Amino acid sequence: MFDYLTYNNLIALLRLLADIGCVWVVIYYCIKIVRNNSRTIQIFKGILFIFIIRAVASIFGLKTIMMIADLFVTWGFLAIIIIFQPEIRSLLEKLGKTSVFSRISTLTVNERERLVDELVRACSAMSVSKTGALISLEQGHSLSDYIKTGTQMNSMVTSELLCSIFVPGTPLHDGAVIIQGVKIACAAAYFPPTTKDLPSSYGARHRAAVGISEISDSVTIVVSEETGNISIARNGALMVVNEKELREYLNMVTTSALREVAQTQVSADVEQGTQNGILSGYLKGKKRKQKKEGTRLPKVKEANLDELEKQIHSTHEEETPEIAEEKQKAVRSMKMAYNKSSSKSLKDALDEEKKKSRRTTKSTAAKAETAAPQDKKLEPLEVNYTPKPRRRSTSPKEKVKEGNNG
Ligand SMILES: Nc1ncnc2c1ncn2[C@@H]1O[C@H](COP(=O)(O)OP(=O)(O)OP(=O)(O)O)[C@@H](O)[C@H]1O
Repeated sequence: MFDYLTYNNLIALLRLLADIGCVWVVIYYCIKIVRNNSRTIQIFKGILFIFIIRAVASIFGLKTIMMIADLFVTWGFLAIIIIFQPEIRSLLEKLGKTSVFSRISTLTVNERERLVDELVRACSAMSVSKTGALISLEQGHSLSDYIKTGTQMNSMVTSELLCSIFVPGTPLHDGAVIIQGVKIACAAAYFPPTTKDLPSSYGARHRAAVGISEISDSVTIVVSEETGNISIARNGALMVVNEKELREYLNMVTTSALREVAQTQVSADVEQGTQNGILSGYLKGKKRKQKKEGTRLPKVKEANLDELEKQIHSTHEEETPEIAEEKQKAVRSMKMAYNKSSSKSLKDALDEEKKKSRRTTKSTAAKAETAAPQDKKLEPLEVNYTPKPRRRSTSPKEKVKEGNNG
């Protein structure tokens, strides 16, 4: 049997596997493109129909039908390239623009926090004043082509600057702001609008946001001039968020360790949006995908668990054996709780996770403090402790009696 395991055979086997892998990736992405776009689903059905007719005609020997079907199949390849031209273009653009180190991933924790804070403050203010805004955060894919379409700025992101850019009537308010790292790279940029069917309430600004999110991995925030709603566009999906959700989402996106959580959360949030009728075709696909990707949840949760575990371990610097034991207990119970929640939706799991982390961190700190006899701060509490007096009668008669006895 081992005679077959020659060097040449091994190389041939590896080549075969690489070949199969590449074909699998191509087919996977083709199916993904078809599934994510209602227009392509119709075209795909049409192609399938022609193949079925061709097969039926060949079974029954219908030569003319076969000839016509053959013509369709022969020229079909060219037709597919023409019909799918926007999808093919966006795929190639995505491939070409991917860079290994995005500017946002090189920011320090303070810079990220400041960036999120300024963005949230600006969006909330513009939401209240119903000032229309379109802000895109560059991630791995370069947005330099779109920066060229606007007015270049290279200024630090501040909420005041963002708010003043979008004041109606000012020269830069028309178009999009692009943020690279902590800098506003440009204002008044033009984004290619999506060709997707969006609800009629969404106009050009939202179309542009979805458009840029389809051809890049950027995170785009839209503030609606009409409703004051804040939405996030990512991976071709649009979701309405409130101030808190925006902050949480941006925190997740800008923290590289949690980036995967954020991406999966789009699916969870998008799934929620199904009920609101936003991009329903796309959402169905995402929902199915999320079900299939159930196996990814523990990985996502583990990413968060590590963070939370670190938080718990950092609550007390001077660590006695008792404190260490309490911390271990808290981490263990937190992990058990997460494992239990694996059957729930990701959004629920994340919510529960956050609540748990707050509780466990607090209780660890509290328990750790009581478990530390050498901690001088705790002494007065124990000395001054007196049992709670029993509830006394408050009737006037009794009070007089008590007064006489006293
Ligand atoms: N392709 C684009 N790229 C960048 N900005 C755009 C693009 N198209 C429109 N905009 C911006 O959107 C504004 C028009 O928004 P419009 O009212 O049509 O959109 P909307 O989605 O209904 O948003 P709103 O809810 O704020 O009214 C334009 O003045 C311009 O600033």
